[in-house]
Order: sequence, then C-alpha cells, then structure tokens
Amino acid sequence: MKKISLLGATGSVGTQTLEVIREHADQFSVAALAFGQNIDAALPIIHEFRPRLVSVKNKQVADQLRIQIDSGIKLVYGVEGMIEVASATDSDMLVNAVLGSIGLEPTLAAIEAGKTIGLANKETLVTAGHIVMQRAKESGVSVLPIDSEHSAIFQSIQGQDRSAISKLIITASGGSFRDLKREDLEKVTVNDALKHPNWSMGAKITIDSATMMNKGLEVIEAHWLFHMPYEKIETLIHRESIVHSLVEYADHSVMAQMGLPSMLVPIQYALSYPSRMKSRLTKPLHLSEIGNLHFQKVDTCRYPSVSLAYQAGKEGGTMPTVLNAANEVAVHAFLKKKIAFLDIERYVEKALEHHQTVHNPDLRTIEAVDKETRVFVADLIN
Ligand SMILES: NC(=O)C1=CN([C@@H]2O[C@H](COP(=O)(O)OP(=O)(O)OC[C@H]3O[C@@H](n4cnc5c(N)ncnc54)[C@H](OP(=O)(O)O)[C@@H]3O)[C@@H](O)[C@H]2O)C=CC1
Ligand SMILES: CC(=O)[C@@H](O)[C@H](O)COP(=O)(O)O
Ligand SMILES: [Mn+2]
Repeated sequence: MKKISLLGATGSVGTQTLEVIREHADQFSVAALAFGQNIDAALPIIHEFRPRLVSVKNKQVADQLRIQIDSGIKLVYGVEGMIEVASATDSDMLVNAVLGSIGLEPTLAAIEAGKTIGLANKETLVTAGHIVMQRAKESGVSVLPIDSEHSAIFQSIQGQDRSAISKLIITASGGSFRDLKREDLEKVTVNDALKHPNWSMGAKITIDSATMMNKGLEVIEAHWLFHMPYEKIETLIHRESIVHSLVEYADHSVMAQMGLPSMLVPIQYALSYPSRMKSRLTKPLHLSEIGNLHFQKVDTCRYPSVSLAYQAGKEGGTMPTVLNAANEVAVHAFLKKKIAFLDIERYVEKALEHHQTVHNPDLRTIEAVDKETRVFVADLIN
C-alpha cells in the first residue's frame, strides 16, 4: 500500500488524484491532505478517505472545519500545516497539487523527509528549480512530473540514452483565444478566457494557458526536471492536445507520448511509476476517429509571455521567481476583473524590467524576491 500526502486536495488535479486513488484503493491510500478553504468540497473527501492529518489555509477555516470532522483527525493550518502534511511520517509520497509558489516549502520539507514527489505544482520549480532539484539529488529523492507535457517527456525518455537527447518539444493547445488576433485580445472577458478548448482545469492555469505563460512556465519546469539547456527546449502549437510532448534524439528519431487529454493518465503514471496500471477511468485513443493532427510554430509576437519566460529562464537567478510571482498576482487581478487580459503580460514585463537579478539565490532570497515582486505588482495595479 502506497500512502499519499496530497496538497490541493479540493482542486482540479487534487480531485483527479483522489479518483485514481479511489480506483486503485487496494494500492493507494491518503495519509494526509491539505486544501485551502473549500470546506464543502473537502468534507466528503475527508469522510471518504479518512486521512489522519488535514491542513487548511488558516485558523479561521480550521475553526470552522474542526466541529465538522472526526475528533481523531489532527487539524493544522497555514504553510506550517502544509509542511506537516508533506512530511507526514506515515506517508510514502507527496502529490503536490497546490496552486502557486506557496508549494515550495512543503516540497522541500518532503524532500528532506525522503518522500517521493509527484509534482503538478509547476510554480515551485519555476521559482526555485535549482534548490529543489539540488536538494532532491542530495537526498536521493525522485521528482516525478504530473504536468502532462513533462509526464509525456518523462515517458518518452524511459529506457533511452539521455545523453543523446537533442531537443525537447513541448506542445501547446494555444489556449482559449488561439483563433483570435492579438488586436482582438484587448476586450476579452474572464468568462471567455476560462473556456479552454481541450482541458478542464483550475482558473489560474486556464488563464496561463490563454496567455501561453503556461508554456513559458513549462519550459522552465522542463529545464529543471530534465537538466536541459533552454536552447534545446522548443514549444509547438498542437490544437488537439493529443501529442502531449516529444523528445528528439541525436539520430533524429522522435519519441512522443499520446493520448486523449486527461490528467488522470499522468497522475496515475506518477503514482504507479515505474509500473503501469490499468485505467477504467480513461478512454482509449482511436486515431482514426481523430483524423488529423495539426502542428504550428509558436508566434512569439502573438504570445509574448513565451518570450518573457525564455528571457527570465536564461537570465536565471531570481528572474524566474519574479516572472512567476508577477504572473500569479496579475492573473489573480484579472480573475477579479481588476485588470484587462493584456495587462497580465504588461505587468509581468514591468516586474522583470524593474528587477536586478540575484544570481544563485538561497531560499531566503527567493522568498524575499517573491514577496517584493507581489508588492511591486499589486502597487502598480492599485
Ligand atoms: N488542472 C490541471 O489540469 C493542471 C494543473 N497543473 C498545476 O497543478 C497545480 C494545481 O492546479 P489546479 O488543480 O488546476 O488548481 P485549482 O485551483 O483547481 O486547485 C488549487 C488547490 O490548491 C488549494 N489552495 C489554494 N491556495 C491554498 C492555500 N493558501 N493553502 C492551502 N491550499 C491552497 C485549493 O484549495 P481550495 O480550493 O479549497 O481553497 C485547491 O485545493 C498548479 O500549479 C497548476 O499549474 C498542472 C497541469 C495540469
Ligand atoms: C493539462 C496540462 O498539463 C496543462 O498544462 C495543459 O497543457 C494546458 O494546456 P495548454 O497547452 O493550453 O497550456
Ligand atoms: Mn501542462
């Protein structure tokens, strides 16, 4: 029985992780879980999966939840609470599906505690990839990708000569506005932005997908996960989201992983790795029904977020931290209808221009820069 600690249990990836655990209840259980404030969604989860430990966003949510759950369940809160969940003594693996760079410290705690990491929370690697991967290496801990593109790359390098990889090609749907011209983006609404053509996901990543900052974040995520220089990471628009990413080798052979768009596949693969398990929850891919697959170069004038992410990633140091923090604040403001869609990348660009890179930053510097950037962008917005 593999015992899981799950961060972000009430979210899109979190609930799908629970679906996989439910389907394979003879193999997986939930030792501990964390969520933010959605008590209505959390209560049935807690009753069904009976974790020993639960963490919530803050004391107020903890006080509300306390009277509604079994008194035998330990209840904690805040980042400290997530750290306790991530490093719970009775769990074997952390699935990190919380939203944002708040997932960094719990990830580091889980690494220190020797837990295998299943990582959906890409912001953690964007903000401090050098620290996470170095500590994982030192502790002999595996960081298994859950993000679909990175799972595809991971699956495409199994059993291969990794020194012969010449290129990673990360596919992108193009997001909600892929059929609009740039000038049409001035007046798009939050509701329109939330209509992803292929995936049903949380609000923040759906907006990231529309700006294609999601692809930018994924380039940086791939850089750290696969130790690949930015010059060898490409992005490619693929409307159907069937080819989840590709790896080109020195002999020009290209390996890809395909499947109907469902996060259940990469989640299950991370949980069962290195084995593969049957899935009754997902459907087989019939290419004859799909008919055609389309691929198209990414136009970085149309999607400047991709260029901003490459620039920040290549600059390194604290620059990706700024990229991520500025983006988190700007996307939140867009979702709250305080700024327009195109303002998201404007604010990110301003934050990057304003920042003086600190090279090889330690954790404290990362956290300070993350905070400063959030204040900087919030001040611009207000
Ligand atoms: N959704 C997807 O298909 C994919 C997502 N990812 C990545 O996975 C991560 C999660 O995405 P997604 O599932 O879409 O996000 P959701 O918004 O659906 O879920 C976020 C989860 O994080 C919890 N949370 C938010 N803030 C806090 C906090 N301060 N303390 C504790 N918990 C908190 C939420 O709790 P609550 O709602 O209860 O407040 C919720 O459980 C992101 O990094 C995303 O980029 C990667 C690939 C695909
Ligand atoms: C499912 C997943 O991994 C998302 O990151 C998804 O890839 C978003 O789609 P885009 O390709 O539109 O960014
Ligand atoms: Mn992805």
